[in-house]
Amino acid sequence: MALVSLRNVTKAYPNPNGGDPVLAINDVSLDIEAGDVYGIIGYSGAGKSTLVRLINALEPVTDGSVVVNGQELAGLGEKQLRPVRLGIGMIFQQFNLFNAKTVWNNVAYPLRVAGASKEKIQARVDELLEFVGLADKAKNFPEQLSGGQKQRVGIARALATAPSILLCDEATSALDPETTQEVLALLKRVNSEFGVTMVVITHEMEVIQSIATKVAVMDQGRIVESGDVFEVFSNPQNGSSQTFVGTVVKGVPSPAERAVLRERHEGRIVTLSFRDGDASQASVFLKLAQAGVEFELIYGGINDIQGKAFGHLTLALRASDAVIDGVLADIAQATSVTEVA
Ligand SMILES: Nc1ncnc2c1ncn2[C@@H]1O[C@H](COP(=O)(O)OP(=O)(O)OP(=O)(O)O)[C@@H](O)[C@H]1O
Repeated sequence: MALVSLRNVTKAYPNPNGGDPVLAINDVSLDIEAGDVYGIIGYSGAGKSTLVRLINALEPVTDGSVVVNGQELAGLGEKQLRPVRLGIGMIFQQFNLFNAKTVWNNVAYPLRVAGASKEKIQARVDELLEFVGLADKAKNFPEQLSGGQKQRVGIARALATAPSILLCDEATSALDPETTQEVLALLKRVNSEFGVTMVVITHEMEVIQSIATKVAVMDQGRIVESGDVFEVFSNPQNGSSQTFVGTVVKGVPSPAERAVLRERHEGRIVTLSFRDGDASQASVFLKLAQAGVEFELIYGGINDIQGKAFGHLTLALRASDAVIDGVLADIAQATSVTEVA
């Protein structure tokens, strides 16, 4: 059974301008399995943060069902929700640390609230600060830390009560690219070493590319596409997904780029799309060479997602039309071929 399961969930807010309610979440169904790193991507206003607030029971659904750790959240009172929330950690874009508390006391805070013993708190906080690499900063205050260090404290604090789920809401959006990679590497370890299931809300496709195993693309309160990250990245079906994927994958040249390529290169211009398991690049290049086609790679690249390769390579081909037609027909048996200019 899924660790988090949403069925036909709707969340409506009163419209501040009057009129119809705002449907922040519109008929969303989603299953997050134990061990997943589930990315939720979408533009500002798509409903990502609202989805998180429904999963950690900060707000009730308007309609539908949210089941977390086998428990239906709809209809639970504050007292019954408390243990559910203890099983869910959360980290935020702005870290949300207590500035008047030391790093050590920030991490200890949830354990104190949960009524843990002094010994248990001591052992757990020390262990977590070691895990996030900040044992030497235990007595510092948040303002004495860099953004990346603050987020590592946030991660240690979120893990204090040993939650089975960690919700990450734009957790790296305030960090520079290098620090982002460090924090993402730490989150990967949280998943692999502690077995924590993660829900990663972001508008940055790079984050999904680095750590997610599955992804859902949200647009106007709906999930418009979801699945295995490799599948969605290598063959996005929805327009919104295609735009997101296009920010990290140099794929098929746009009409404007094609015009530039046309001007710069002689011959017929084709885009070959490769996905793990399709024909290898080597076999395609060999076929072109054996047919006597002169070819030049002029656009594109190969990407690696979860150890699987895919990409789009645009080539300029020079030979007689009959020769090119023959070899393209052969190549098209095993991989997708599009003549673009
Ligand atoms: N409390 C509220 N009252 C009214 N409308 C709300 C409320 N919270 C969110 N909304 C609306 O719901 C929609 C989804 O908002 P949400 O914050 O979930 O989007 P998001 O994808 O997280 O955006 P961002 O990336 O900017 O945080 C927006 O149209 C927003 O204006």
